[in-house]
Parts: sequence; structure tokens; C-alpha cells
Amino acid sequence: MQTLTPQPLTKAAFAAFGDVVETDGAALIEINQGFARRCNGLAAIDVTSGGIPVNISLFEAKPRPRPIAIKLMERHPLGTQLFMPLQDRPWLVLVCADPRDATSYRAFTATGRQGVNYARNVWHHPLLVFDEASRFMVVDRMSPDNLEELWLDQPLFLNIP
Ligand SMILES: NC(=O)N[C@@H](O)C(=O)O
Ligand code: NI
Repeated sequence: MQTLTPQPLTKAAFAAFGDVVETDGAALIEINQGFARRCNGLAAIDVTSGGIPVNISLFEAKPRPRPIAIKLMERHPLGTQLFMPLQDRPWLVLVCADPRDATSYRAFTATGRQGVNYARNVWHHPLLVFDEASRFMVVDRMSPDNLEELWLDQPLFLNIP
């Protein structure tokens, strides 16, 4: 039984797969007469090629049965896909370079203040959460033809403490 053990999510470790959306290391700009601060440019959104509109959506996810079996991976050939948690709860991110190469998988534990923006065509597992009713804002492409799935011959398993 091949298992994957998540590591803490960092920009450096995730760089080949997309952006980590977080304020750590970002410049906080004071706005609104000092009553707010903002961080700019946290992700490279690329979803509107061919004039297709961006899709801002909300997901509500629930945990998968334990042990978490990885049976498929997916990618979006036409655009990026951003997930930002809304409840400050840790969650899981699983990516790979080649779904058929178990050594190419990278599993991460994201904090509740870290989002990810999968680069176009990056293999990833559909949203994985620890808690019931976990809510995320999602930014991707408003087009039904933007999903490629690959079902694994043998499942991999996430080693979650
Ligand atoms: N199906 C869907 O909209 N979401 C997936 O792409 C995912 O990565 O969770
Ligand atoms: Ni996806």
C-alpha cells in the first residue's frame, strides 16, 4: 500500500505547481484612511482565454473516508484554479507531475490562511478537507470543457496523523 505523508505547504515547495495564496511575506498596504490593509498580486489568475468569463464560486466540502484513498487525479487544461479557505481551518493539497508516477506526488497540509492557485494543466486531487461543511472561495473558468481526469490503476493513500 503506497502512502503519501503531507508536508507543510510553502511557496518554495509548491512553486512548480502554482501559487500559494497567503499574506506571509507579502507587502501589507494601508488603505481606507488606515482602517484596512491589503496585499496585492497573490496569484496569477489565467482563466479567460477565448473570452470565457471568470467563475467566482463557493464550495462546501466534507471529509473523505479514512484512510483517504487517492483513486483519481485531475487537471484543467484551459485555466488556473484557485482555492481559498474561508473558515481558518487546515486542509490538504495533493499534486503530482505524472499521475502514473507515484514518486512525482507531493502532499501538503495547508493552514486555514493559505490558499492555492493551481497553474494551468497541473495535476491535482479534487478538494480535500478535514472537517464537515468546509467552505472555500474558488476562482476558475466558466467553461464545462476544462476537466481532464485520470483514474489510477492502484490507489495511493494519504498518511494523515
Ligand atoms: N469539480 C470542481 O469544480 N472542482 C475540482 O476541479 C477540484 O479541484 O476540486
Ligand atoms: Ni480542480
